[in-house]
Amino acid sequence: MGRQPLILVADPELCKEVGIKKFKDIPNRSVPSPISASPLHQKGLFFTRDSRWSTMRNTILSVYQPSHLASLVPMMQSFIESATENLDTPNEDMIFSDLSLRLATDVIGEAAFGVNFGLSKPHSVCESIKSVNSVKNGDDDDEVSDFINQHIYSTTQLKMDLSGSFSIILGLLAPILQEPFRQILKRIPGTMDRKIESINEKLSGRLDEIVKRRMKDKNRTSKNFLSLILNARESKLVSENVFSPEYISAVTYEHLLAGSATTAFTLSSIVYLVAGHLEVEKKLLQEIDEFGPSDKIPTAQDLHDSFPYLDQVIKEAMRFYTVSPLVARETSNEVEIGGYLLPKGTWVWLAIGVLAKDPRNFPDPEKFKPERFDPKCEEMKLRHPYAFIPFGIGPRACIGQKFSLQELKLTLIHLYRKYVFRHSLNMEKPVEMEYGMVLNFKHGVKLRVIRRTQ
Ligand code: HEM
Repeated sequence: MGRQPLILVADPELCKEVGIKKFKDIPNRSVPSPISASPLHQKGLFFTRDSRWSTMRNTILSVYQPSHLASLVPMMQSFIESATENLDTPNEDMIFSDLSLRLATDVIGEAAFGVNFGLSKPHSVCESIKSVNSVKNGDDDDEVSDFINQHIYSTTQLKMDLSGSFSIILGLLAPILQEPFRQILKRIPGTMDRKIESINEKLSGRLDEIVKRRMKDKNRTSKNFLSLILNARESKLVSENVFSPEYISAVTYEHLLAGSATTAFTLSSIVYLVAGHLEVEKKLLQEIDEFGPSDKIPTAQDLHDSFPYLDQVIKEAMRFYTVSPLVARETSNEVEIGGYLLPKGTWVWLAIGVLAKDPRNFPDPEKFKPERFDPKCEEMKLRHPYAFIPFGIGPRACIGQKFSLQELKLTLIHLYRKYVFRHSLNMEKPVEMEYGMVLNFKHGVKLRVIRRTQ
């Protein structure tokens, strides 16, 4: 990659070696050029390195106890209910991917900051769509949607291809020149570097304000991630240097970033795939209906135990469209992997999207078949245990896995109790994807919604 040595790993046994067995020699992520230009993104858990990372991760893990997750069910459910009221407008398409992004942003906004962004309110649907879309037009709405717009803009600019800023491209070719050039370019009006700098400055300013206000708030509860971290810091469970205000802003913002686009894409892809596979839909509806009357809200335990087919559907959709197809790591020492000696500083990327389509572990990989994840089936028994790792692997795997699965299951159960979905004739076939930092539907997911008769 430019002058940077890069190894791609697409074998489950070697992924295990990189992610688990040799973790002490490969504990950090490679930092792509777009990120090295953004301190806000660098100070989150994702890109923090070595001992600072392990201290931060341990503190964050302590606030991710199952009891805390279970206590988030009512909050998640209430956003889901308001986002999915009256979806069935006759003869009209709905852009399901917009609904998913609004919902996932609201849920993570409340869980991370304790702030209700108000995107899922049924009566403000039009405004919300406007705010989600207006990033492209640069519209200025009220304070909240302005914040969301900047967040989405900042995220979409972090592209890994060559359509980003000049300094990002330069970073790939001549890393040493990137920072001096960025310093110059960010002062020149009209450059992408200037735009990114100004958005990131505004976002950091906003976040710092929220954190400062919350630090002063003596009556803060422990219901959201930001308050939990501040409480841990004050009770001296964690050193104040590790969680200085700017690191707290970065970690909280990172939750919004990591938790919105990934969960939203996964939700859209599940509903899209089920709409195209009526035999899967039939089995899924049966399992959901058998759980009980539609006002019986599943507990975290129910979600874990009572929906085995839903589990299989979610896994198969995540295999079919792997939202985060590359996991980026970097060697800290010289290390041997699969018989090759990799020098210190080599980038090692786990191609988990390639693993997920390997016919040796997933026969007929282009077929959407949730039953291949039935624990009793032969295919599952023969499969390598690390062939399916959509949330990554080892000590650095995704910290939000249980959170997003809880949200996905609650949403799908609620949706399928009320509606079924069909592809709109306006949806392109085959579907087109684009890849920025994560996978996305290029033209959105357009569906027709049909209310179920009870
Ligand atoms: C369907 C949803 C999601 C998917 C598929 C996903 C996927 C991933 C993957 C592949 C990684 C890299 C893991 C590795 O290096 O082995 C990761 C890391 C991470 N994810 Fe997620 N993620 C999802 C949702 C979330 C949510 C909801 C949050 C926050 C609440 C979150 C927070 C993070 C963080 C903080 C890291 C960095 C962990 C570290 O470096 O220690 N993710 N995620």
